[in-house]
Amino acid sequence: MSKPPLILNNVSKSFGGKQAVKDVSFTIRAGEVVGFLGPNGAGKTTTIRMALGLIPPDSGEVALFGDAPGENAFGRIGFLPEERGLYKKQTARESIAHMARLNGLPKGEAFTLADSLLDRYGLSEAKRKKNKDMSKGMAQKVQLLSAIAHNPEFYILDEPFSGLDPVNQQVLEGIVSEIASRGATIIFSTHVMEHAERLCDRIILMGGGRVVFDGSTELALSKAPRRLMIASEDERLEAHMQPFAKSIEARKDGGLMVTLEDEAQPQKILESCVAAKIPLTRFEPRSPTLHEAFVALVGDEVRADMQQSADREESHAEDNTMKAEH
Ligand SMILES: Nc1ncnc2c1ncn2[C@@H]1O[C@H](COP(=O)(O)OP(=O)(O)OP(=O)(O)O)[C@@H](O)[C@H]1O
Repeated sequence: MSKPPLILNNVSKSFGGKQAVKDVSFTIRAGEVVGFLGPNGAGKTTTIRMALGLIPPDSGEVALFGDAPGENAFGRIGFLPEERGLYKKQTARESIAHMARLNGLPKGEAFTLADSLLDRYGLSEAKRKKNKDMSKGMAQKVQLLSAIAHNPEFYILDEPFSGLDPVNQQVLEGIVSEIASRGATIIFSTHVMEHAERLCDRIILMGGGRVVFDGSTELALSKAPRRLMIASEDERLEAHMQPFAKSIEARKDGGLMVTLEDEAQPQKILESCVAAKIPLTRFEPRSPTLHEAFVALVGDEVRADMQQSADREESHAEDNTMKAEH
């Protein structure tokens, strides 16, 4: 059996005493489409750079197609870096052909390939346009096509959708899902949950340098708090909801947004309101979103980190007190 495209094993990295990536482990298997999510500064780009061997980890191991990252794997990988950059004076077709030639294609074939990719993705008019004269969206598409021109097996895309308007985001999503439908392996980082929801089999969520979730979208959704929007003119409603609620937020429109206790069932709440003769004007169980799931998961991680540093400071303070007493 062939080796998985990527294995990270307990990988960590610090910059000037600040730990950017803490003990990260995951395996990307062939054919998977993985969303690599997390807020700003969570450690996604640093992890991607270590995966590609662009920076070495302080500890832990990386295996790209079974080997330490190196030139052997490069023809098999299509990489879109977070920093965008095309040679300003090159045209779109020259940029794509240039990358295809670096990956071993003869000149004539590289230009034919560049033209066909630009035609296929609606960029025919950009063929002879210099990169410096292109819109941001157009340049980003050209850069993605440069990264994928050599038809690699494994795509590592760092924030492919960032900075694009919704129309161009959709075009780029189309390109990614087309690559996925060919059976390629893809990992892409993003802040935007909707892209991941539409494209991914699996989600890896980073928070504070650690993996805080790794699993299917459905599993992630099950981590989100369940909410119920409920309203009544009867003032007893809020007190009546207390036993079912983790928290209750009074809304400007007079309704209550109730975050439900884990075992609370909307059907039972409805029955209990009827039994208590509280007439309801609204009763809307809310489907959890990935965004809510991730706020909850990342929030837990941030809270755990804060607690750990508070504990460290406390034990430090205790040590100092003990030293002072002796
Ligand atoms: N070369 C570097 N020197 C110093 N600190 C760095 C360097 N690269 C990253 N960091 C720090 O490491 C942490 C993780 O950054 P990283 O770019 O990996 O996060 P990210 O999840 O990709 O964030 P974003 O979504 O904003 O790109 C941040 O605190 C960042 O400031």
